[in-house]
Amino acid sequence: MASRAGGTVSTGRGDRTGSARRTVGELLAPIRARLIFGAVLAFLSSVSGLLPFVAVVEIGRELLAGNRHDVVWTWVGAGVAGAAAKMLLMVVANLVTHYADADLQRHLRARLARHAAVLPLGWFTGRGSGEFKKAMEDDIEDMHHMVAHAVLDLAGVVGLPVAALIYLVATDWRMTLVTLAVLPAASVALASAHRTLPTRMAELTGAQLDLNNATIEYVDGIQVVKAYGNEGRTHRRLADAVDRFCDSLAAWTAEAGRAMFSSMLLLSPASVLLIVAGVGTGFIVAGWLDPVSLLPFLLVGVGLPAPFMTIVQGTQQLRKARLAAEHLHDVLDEPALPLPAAPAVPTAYGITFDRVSFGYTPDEPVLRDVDLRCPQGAVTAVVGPSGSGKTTLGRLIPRFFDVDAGSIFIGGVDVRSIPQETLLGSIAIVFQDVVLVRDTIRENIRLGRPGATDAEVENAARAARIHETITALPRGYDTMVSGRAGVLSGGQRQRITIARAILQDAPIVLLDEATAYVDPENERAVQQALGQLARGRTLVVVAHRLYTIRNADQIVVLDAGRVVERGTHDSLLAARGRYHAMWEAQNDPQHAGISRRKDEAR
Ligand SMILES: Nc1ncnc2c1ncn2[C@@H]1O[C@H](COP(=O)(O)OP(=O)(O)OP(=O)(O)O)[C@@H](O)[C@H]1O
Repeated sequence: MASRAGGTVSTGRGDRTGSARRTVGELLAPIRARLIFGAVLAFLSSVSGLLPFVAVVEIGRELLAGNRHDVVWTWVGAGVAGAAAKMLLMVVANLVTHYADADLQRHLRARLARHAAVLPLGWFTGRGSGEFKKAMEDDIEDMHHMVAHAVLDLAGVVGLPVAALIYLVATDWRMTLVTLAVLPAASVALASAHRTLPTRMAELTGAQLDLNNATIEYVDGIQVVKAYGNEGRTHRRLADAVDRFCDSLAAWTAEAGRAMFSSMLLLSPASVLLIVAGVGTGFIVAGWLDPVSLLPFLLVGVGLPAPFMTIVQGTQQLRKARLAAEHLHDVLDEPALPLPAAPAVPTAYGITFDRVSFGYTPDEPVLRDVDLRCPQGAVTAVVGPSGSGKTTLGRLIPRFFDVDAGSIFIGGVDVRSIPQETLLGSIAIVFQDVVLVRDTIRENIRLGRPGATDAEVENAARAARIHETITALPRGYDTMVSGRAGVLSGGQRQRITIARAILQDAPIVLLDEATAYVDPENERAVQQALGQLARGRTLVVVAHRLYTIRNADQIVVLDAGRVVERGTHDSLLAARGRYHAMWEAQNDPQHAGISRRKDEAR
């Protein structure tokens, strides 16, 4: 099922059964010609590799027959030329496929990156990050193994046996059959594995995807996970994903190993030598074969069945590449955010929700029939119990996801009609979850407005109450920061993102209020910084602590995805409804230890 525009985070596995597009071939299209050229070179290299063996046999034949020495030297020359051609052709084949592979990787990564740029941002908030990491790294790695190695291996092992077979049949067809006698037995061993290995491989791929997602989730929540040790849910999920991956890997390895061991034993030159030497001696004693004619079977024949294993291993690589290609197609087929048919740019910045309904999955609505007006320049706070849909409501304004029903307007223009760059440029988003990019503090702030001068960056930092903290660092604004960890505290990091938003100077600010930074000093600084940011802008705050939004122009109470109350702090308290109950709950004696102390600190 390919997900509807931005609404779900599906893996798209439902429609895997394969339109022609979803093949390895489609992905390989840009390098197909070079791949075929490389395979032909590998084939020729492998055929050339037979020449030295044939030369040894023929030299032996000539010498035993006491023929002219110049014929012997011709065979010596042919043998040396064959060995040199084998090496040269294989080197060129490797160069061709490795250059093609580098181009393919660049092409696929660029294609994925281009696609990521048009995907709904919300896709990355679910399984998307793990899916994307698997496509960008693991799948491309699997394609690399196929393009750079498996294709050459396969073309190589096909070339030598075919040429050797022709040579051996021409020498003695009965001994050729004897030489190949191990193949049916090895095929039986491999066929049984062939039936179960694809299932094991699919299990392994699924387990790897789960592990990717769990690892990203774990790294994202490392601070919480560390605080709660093994009790953390994220840690358990990672541990379960690791266990499942190890179990799948062990099952796959055991199954593949059993089949490989028995067939490799049967196909090994030692087993074939035993059979060829034994039966061949019998043939000579019976007078069916002259002794010199046994030489090709001892020299060339014993190595003939072994490449069969390379073919099996190569086809496994191809199977892996096919699964990787399917997954790459899943990601590339994720629907892009629809572009506006008739783009329009708003000139005013009030926000209106008109009968908006939305669910991450079709059968579980998260927001139902939401009507809401956030007047321009005013502060609208959205409150409600956990899971009531507050964050989701905020995400719909910058089109992390598109609504299922109804519309959202900015200045009277449907957000779906506003070009994505204009829309995102009009909204400064300050998330609870502060992620800084790996760069200096200065560049992290400058992201708000590329091209801003250093003075403008510092003014924004002053307004966000973080300038003094930055200048107190040994490297000041040039301090490197990254991800979610580093020299800055959570509240300080959030003030960096507020400085970024101030610099962006967007008319709308979307704020998912932080709950994590509870030390009074940081909290007061964050609130002051937010006060600066809100000035003169349309502010939508997703709030968890009611005392922070008492002065909002409008408070909207959500419950189970519906707006159940709206008004000012005083009018909602007077109404003695849901907001009143929440306020009382947050200010009851058990809560007072935290809330009142904060109010006093203010
Ligand atoms: N990316 C997602 N994919 C699927 N379901 C999601 C996603 N994000 C949130 N949900 C679900 O949507 C519902 C509303 O979540 P949302 O985060 O909007 O609530 P909230 O009121 O902000 O909660 P909280 O106060 O706990 O942050 C929840 O049931 C949540 O599990």
